[in-house]
Amino acid sequence: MNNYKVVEKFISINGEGSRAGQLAAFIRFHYCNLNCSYCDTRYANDSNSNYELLSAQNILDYLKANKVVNVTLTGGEPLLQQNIDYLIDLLLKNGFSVEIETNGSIDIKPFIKETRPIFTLDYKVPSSTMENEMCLNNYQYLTKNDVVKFVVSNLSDLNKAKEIIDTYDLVNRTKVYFSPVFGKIEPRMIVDYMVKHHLNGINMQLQMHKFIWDVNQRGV
Ligand SMILES: C[S@@+](CC[C@H](N)C(=O)[O-])C[C@H]1O[C@@H](n2cnc3c(N)ncnc32)[C@H](O)[C@@H]1O
Ligand SMILES: Nc1nc2[nH]cc(C(=O)O)c2c(=O)[nH]1
Ligand code: SF4
Ligand SMILES: [Mg+2]
Repeated sequence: MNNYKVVEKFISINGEGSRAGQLAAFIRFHYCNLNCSYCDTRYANDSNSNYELLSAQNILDYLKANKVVNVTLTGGEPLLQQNIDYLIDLLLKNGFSVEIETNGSIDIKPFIKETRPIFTLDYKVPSSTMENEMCLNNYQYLTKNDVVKFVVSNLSDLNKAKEIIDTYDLVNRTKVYFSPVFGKIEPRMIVDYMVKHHLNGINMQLQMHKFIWDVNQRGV
């Protein structure tokens, strides 16, 4: 089995998604196929960025040594790692609660089995400049344990998010989150939008780790 390209691994509280506030281990993988205008982890994406090569067993040992239950696989784009399915299955088999942070451009069908991780799947709105890359087939596989997340910068992004939520009936299928691109939009503007459009069942979320630590701090 191959090694995985790991840019950083750390234990913290999850600052995002349905497990926000809970202790979790983060494994951040190298490389991404997208280049979002707002990406806060460019240091993981560049072809010349530093990473270590870890086997699935190395990662498992790290998680066991740290006595965590929640594991978030992120990046970069975690689903692009060769044989990521092997690692996911190994972690699930060992009792870990696995969350995948994925960018919405990768077909998740191969990962949908009886025992599977939860997905936090972005829909990249217009200001990301990556909207054309979205794999819209993915929504059929989501359940109420998964999340579709819209990271928004402005009113046009919010309008597009609403259109996608309505078209794919996302609130009834899965959890839906709005999150501001950090520093780019007043969070209250998102709340005002939710009030104005009666957006019941949607969660507004701020990236908690950026309030606890410096916004540019890595490994937290
Ligand atoms: C860094 S990405 C890594 C996983 C995957 N590539 C993706 O985009 O979902 C993790 C999450 O951080 C979000 N994110 C990245 N930069 C951000 C920023 N400046 N403000 C708010 N959220 C951001 C992404 O939209 C994504 O939901
Ligand atoms: N504390 C903390 N929570 C997170 N949730 C998702 C993260 C990510 O970068 O994918 C992240 C992160 O980088 N730090
Ligand atoms: S998909 Fe994720 S990691 Fe890739 S550029 Fe966008 S936010 Fe960054
Ligand atoms: Mg994501």
